[in-house]
Parts: sequence; C-alpha cells; structure tokens
Amino acid sequence: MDYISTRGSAPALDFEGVTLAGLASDGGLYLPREWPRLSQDEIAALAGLPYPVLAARIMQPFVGESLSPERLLALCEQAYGRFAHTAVTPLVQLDQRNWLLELFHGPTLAFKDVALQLLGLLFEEFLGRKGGHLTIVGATSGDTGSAAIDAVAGREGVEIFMLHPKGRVSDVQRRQMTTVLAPNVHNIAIDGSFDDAQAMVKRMFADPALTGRFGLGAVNSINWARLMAQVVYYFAAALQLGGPARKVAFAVPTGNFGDVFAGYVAARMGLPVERLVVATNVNDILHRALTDGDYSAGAVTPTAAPSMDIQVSSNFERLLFDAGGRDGIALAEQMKGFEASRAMRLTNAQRQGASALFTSARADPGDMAQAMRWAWENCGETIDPHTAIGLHAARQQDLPDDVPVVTLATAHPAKFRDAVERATGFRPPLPLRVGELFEREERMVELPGDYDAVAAYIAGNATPR
Ligand SMILES: Cc1ncc(COP(=O)(O)O)c(C=O)c1O
Ligand SMILES: N[C@@H](CCOP(=O)(O)O)C(=O)O
Repeated sequence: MDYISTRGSAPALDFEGVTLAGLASDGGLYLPREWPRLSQDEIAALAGLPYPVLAARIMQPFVGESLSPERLLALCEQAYGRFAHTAVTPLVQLDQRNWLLELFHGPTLAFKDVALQLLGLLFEEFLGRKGGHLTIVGATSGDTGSAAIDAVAGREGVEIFMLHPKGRVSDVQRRQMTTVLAPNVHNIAIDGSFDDAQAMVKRMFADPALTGRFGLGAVNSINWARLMAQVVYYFAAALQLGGPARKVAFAVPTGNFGDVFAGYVAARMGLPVERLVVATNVNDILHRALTDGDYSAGAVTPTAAPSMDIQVSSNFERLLFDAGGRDGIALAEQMKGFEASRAMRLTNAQRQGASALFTSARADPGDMAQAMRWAWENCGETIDPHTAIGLHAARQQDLPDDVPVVTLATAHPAKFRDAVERATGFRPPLPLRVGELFEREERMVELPGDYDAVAAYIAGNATPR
C-alpha cells in the first residue's frame, strides 16, 4: 500500500513513512492511492471478533508490509488492553432508532484514545527500527492533547510540544495535559483559537528553521494513522446492528472532520452505510459547505463544546480530493486560494461526490442543552455536549424505518461536567481511573499567539534529530 498527497506533488510513501511524516511535504494530507475493498461475505465474517482482532484485520491492508499481521495484532492488543470496557467501544441503545457508540473508555476519556494509544506504539516501533528522535508538534482544543500526551509521556526517542488555546478548554481537559510532568512533555497555552494553533503547527512543517534540525511528527488527524484506527469502530458498530445485511447511519459530532472521514473510509471499503451526518455547533463551516458549497471561515465562537470550536477543518481537504476526482494539482490551487482568503466555493464535482453519503445539521446552544436533557430524562444517560450535538442531528434525520442511527459519543460527560450539570442538574463524577486530577501540580508555558514566539520556544527546547 502506498500513500499519495492531496496536493499532488509530495513523494508517495509507505505506511511507516506516512506515520512518521504526518503532513506531506507539499502541505497536503496523505491518503491511500487506492481504497482496499472487502466483499460483503468478508465483512460478515468479521462479526463477533474481539475488538483488537477486528482492528488488526481492518487495518492490515493499510499497513501493508510495514508490520506483519502478528505484530499488528500484538500492538492492537496492547493499545486496547488499556481501555476500561472489554468491548472497547460499546453500543448503548437509547430508543427504537437511536444508539450511542461510546468511544470514551480509554485512559483520557475521549475518542482520541482509540487512535492515539495505537499511534504511540507505532511511533515506538518505527523509531526503534530507524533510530532518531521525533519531535511531535500538535494543536488541541482539549482532547487530542491529553490523549497524545498520555500515549507518549515518558517514551524513549519522542517528545511532544502541544499547543492549546488559553482559557478555551475545560478545566478537566487542561489538567489532563498540564499535570503530566514527564520531561518529554511540553504544554504551551497560546492567546487565540484552536484554528490559530493548528495553522501554526502546519506552518512548522514547512519551516526550514525547524525541519532542518528536528524530525517533526504529527499526532493530529492530519496523520493518516489516526484516521485509519478510527475506521474500525464503524465496522464494530455496524456488525453489531445487523451489518453488512442492514445499512446503518452515523451521526458524528464534527470539528476537524477526522472522525466522520473515518466513516467515509469504512464506506469506501465496502461497509454499507446509509448516511453520515456531519453535526456541528455554531462554528458551522462544514454545515454551510455541505448544504450550499460555501466553505468560508469566520471567527471562532467559544461554546460549551470547546473541542468542536473549529472553523478550518483539516480533513475536509481529504474529502474534497477523493470525492472531487483526485486531482491533486487542482486542489493545491484551490487550497492556496482558501489559505489566502479563508473562503472558497466547492466545485460541482466536490458537492456531488460529498452529497452521495453526507448530510449535515447545526446545533445552537439551546439544541445542545435540549439533547442532553432528552437523553437524561428519557433514557437515563448523561451525555457530553459534543455527543449532544451529534444526537440532536441524529434525531432530525428522516430515514427508512429499518435503519438504526448511531451517534458517536466522543467524550465522557465528566470532562464537561459544568455544561452537563447546567443542562440536566446532574454533575457526572470523574471516573476513578483519571486519579486525583485536581490535586496535582500543573506545568505549562503561556505564549502570545505569534508564530515566531512559539517556533522560537520549540527550537530552544527541542532535541535535535
Ligand atoms: C469530544 C470531541 N467530539 C468531537 C470532536 C470532533 O472530531 P473531529 O475533529 O474528528 O471532527 C472532537 C475533536 O476533534 C472532540 O474532542
Ligand atoms: N477536537 C480536537 C481538535 C484537534 O483535532 P484532531 O482530531 O485533528 O487532532 C481536540 O480535541 O484537540
């Protein structure tokens, strides 16, 4: 399996290469040259497998020669052995139509653990072969940061510099990052939004002052390995609900478009998916793009679902490339225009390609609170604000009677307990496995939202390759 860039001019790489590279050298994102396809019989034969075995089977075609099937399985067993539920991503029924896919049973209580626990092990495996040192630079609106830090803290040959927008993550999210005092972990709070932090990280990969001295790596969903690991739970859920004989719809709380793009990959591999519902909060660039082709980024509005307070959505580029005909050179021009003006129109081909599977919905703060209350009062379930946005979208769908709708429950409600308590009156307790988060010392630096200041800090503190 080899991987090509969405912008058409970076060298093709194998799985090990894309995992360590993160972003392509032309500024694009890597995707498999071709989608591996599973027949309906092959999918049916996956029913009932333990999660790590299912994960290794789904991921093997993407991994190719980079890992033997036995080694990939061993890494999956190690990664998913840290989850607090034996099903890893259990399904919970809400009513006749609606289900929750709980993705928050990992060590840091959000769906990011599903991919990042594995990615930490992949880094260790590949660096162990090649030698060298990886300097991870990442941006987080709260959940990627804690999951990535947990996955790499204390590991040999890796260090992490994680940027988050100051004051715009929940107190639990911040402490999950800043109380990890391992010497290879560096938390940086910047003035600005997640979009500002993400733009800085992408710029670092094109900055010779950094790339010349440090081996930069990515943990954000620009890294293909992140998305690959997330494809697995779409199969896991569909198989439990009668797939592949029965189609399933998914409602996905969306920010950087990584999680829902993983659902698109599952469909491209042959999983019968009725619909993928892109659920946004008031930062609704994706909803506007999918409904009328307008991909224009305004300022980010802070909400009670801070992890989705994103306007420039990295992985949308992957969809524009794949659904729009895979013309990397044309897409590079289109993205250059977007980067200059923060606005673009989707082409007809991109709109048609996307509309075959995707639909979208937007939730304002009232819709979000109402969905939290509905789940609590009618089903006895506490859900977090991000999941609530997904559920709001799921409950608006007009679908054939026999199609179940799975809302991805992307974070544990206790990560956002103030918002949950405001909506439901119930304050969800933190699970014991996170420990005494509020008693621990915090460590981070605060920097202005200025690229040169952040790059200089990293250059002054990172380990050369
Ligand atoms: C809890 C939660 N829900 C949803 C999302 C959105 O996921 P994605 O960025 O993959 O669209 C995020 C962050 O990305 C998140 O942390
Ligand atoms: N919501 C994310 C934002 C980063 O997204 P990623 O999936 O590209 O890493 C977060 O919680 O940090």
